[in-house]
Amino acid sequence: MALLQQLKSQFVCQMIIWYVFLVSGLIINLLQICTLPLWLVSKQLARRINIRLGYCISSQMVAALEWWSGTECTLYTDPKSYPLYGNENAIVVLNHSHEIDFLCGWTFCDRFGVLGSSKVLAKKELSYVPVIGWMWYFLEIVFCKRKWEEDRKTVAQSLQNLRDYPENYWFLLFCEGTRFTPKKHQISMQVAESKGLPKLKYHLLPRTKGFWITVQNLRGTVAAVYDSTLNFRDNEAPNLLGILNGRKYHADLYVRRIPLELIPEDEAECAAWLHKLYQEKDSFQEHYTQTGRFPGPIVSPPQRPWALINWLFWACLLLYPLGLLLAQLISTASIMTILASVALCSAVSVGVRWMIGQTEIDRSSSYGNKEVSSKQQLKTPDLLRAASLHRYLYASCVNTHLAGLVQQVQPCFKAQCSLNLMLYSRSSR
Ligand SMILES: CC/C=C\C/C=C\C/C=C\C/C=C\C/C=C\C/C=C\CCC(=O)SCCNC(=O)CCNC(=O)[C@H](O)C(C)(C)COP(=O)(O)OP(=O)(O)OC[C@H]1O[C@@H](n2cnc3c(N)ncnc32)[C@H](O)[C@@H]1OP(=O)(O)O
Ligand SMILES: CCCCCCCC/C=C\CCCCCCCC(=O)OC[C@@H](O)COP(=O)(O)O
Repeated sequence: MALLQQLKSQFVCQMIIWYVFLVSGLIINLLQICTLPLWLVSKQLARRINIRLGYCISSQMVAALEWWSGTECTLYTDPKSYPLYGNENAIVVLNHSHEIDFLCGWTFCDRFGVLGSSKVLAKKELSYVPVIGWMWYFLEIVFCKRKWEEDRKTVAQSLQNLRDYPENYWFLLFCEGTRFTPKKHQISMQVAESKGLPKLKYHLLPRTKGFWITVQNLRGTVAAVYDSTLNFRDNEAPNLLGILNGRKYHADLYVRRIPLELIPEDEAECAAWLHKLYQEKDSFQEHYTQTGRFPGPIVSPPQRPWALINWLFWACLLLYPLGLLLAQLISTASIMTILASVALCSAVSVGVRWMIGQTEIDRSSSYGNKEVSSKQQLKTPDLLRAASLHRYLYASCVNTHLAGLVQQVQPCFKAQCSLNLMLYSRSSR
């Protein structure tokens, strides 16, 4: 066992995994380009082909997690909801604190048969990542710049395109918008305080616009929101390099199925609903910290062999030509070919390091890192600020179960907020 573990961390094993992933990925990206003319003839057929091509790439990472590192993924959920998973379209809301959270998400997608078709609201920067980012373009992944003024149109349009998607999919939303760091947490809690919202211990304050626009544009085609909370046992801090080194982690995922009809249509009410959801998620994390488990029964889906079979197929296909190439290089070794090979390998390893960097929290973006000064808050036009204040006062009321009452007095409450705020803004200029 220890020998096998040692073998997994050997450089040559890592090289083989990377070689298979990169070369097969680029071949699949090329095949995806070849499907472009088909989009004009039969869009649905092109989509179905791309789902399968996409599976060939993403399932390799699932294979690394499940079969190489042996990571255990446990699902806590209501057994009544379980049969619906994979058999309907859903919006998945997931916390964003771990470097491999997306990969655990992919594992569950694979187990429920929606890995090739799964979607995410992803930051635009990820579309430039070779293999994965390029694959996403063909899978109609929704990209955002995290600048609402630019995103509101493009994101809505991309979501509308998914309305006639031919296979079941899960649409993943990291509503926190960025990965958890202590600094981002501190700043987002300042924002929460300024908006009169309760503080969260384990989450950043969720950004509500992406959730609202997703629910609004997918209503009628998506059946439910899967509120998902992920954690790792024994304070493990898993990362991609650990997985590639064959290190085993223990992921626990708690999923609640919430029918889409229960989510308010109005933007302010929807935002308040999401804030309340994150307060509940925070309490589940607290429960996990105290007891080492999530509430409810464990109903884990079985592991499937397809990810491993796919990897073995590509390995067989690509390792033989690599062997031939190496043999030829050694037998006809000239100084030029050796130098060229070393230069190529160095360039590839820099690229690989950059790709791994995309998953590392230490290299996380500065989004959510900047203090929001009170001056900046006052720059917002009066009416916008008034609407925003109203929204969050409303959110607090929903959280204290006063929603019904507020709804009745809403018009008068809104006007009062606007007036108060205008007076406040003018007096502070
Ligand atoms: C059964 C099993 C179930 C489940 C299995 C689990 C999962 C599997 C499912 C699917 C898998 C599929 C794919 C996964 C594969 C890979 C995924 C990998 C990665 C991609 C992830 C990302 O890229 S995350 C980053 C991009 N995504 C998002 O940002 C989404 C959330 N963001 C939003 O919704 C934003 O609103 C926005 C992006 C739409 C717009 O952002 P913008 O910043 O422009 O506007 P905001 O309105 O958000 O911000 C302004 C308001 O925010 C206030 N503010 C200011 N500072 C802060 C702060 N620090 N924190 C919080 N709020 C802040 C500010 O005051 C403004 O307030 P207003 O009152 O004006 O609203
Ligand atoms: C056989 C397996 C081979 C394994 C090789 C795998 C190589 C994969 C390399 C790169 C994968 C790129 C996919 C990256 C997905 C990263 C998800 C992520 O977490 O994005 C962060 C984003 O939410 C928020 O960003 P910030 O926190 O604001 O910054």
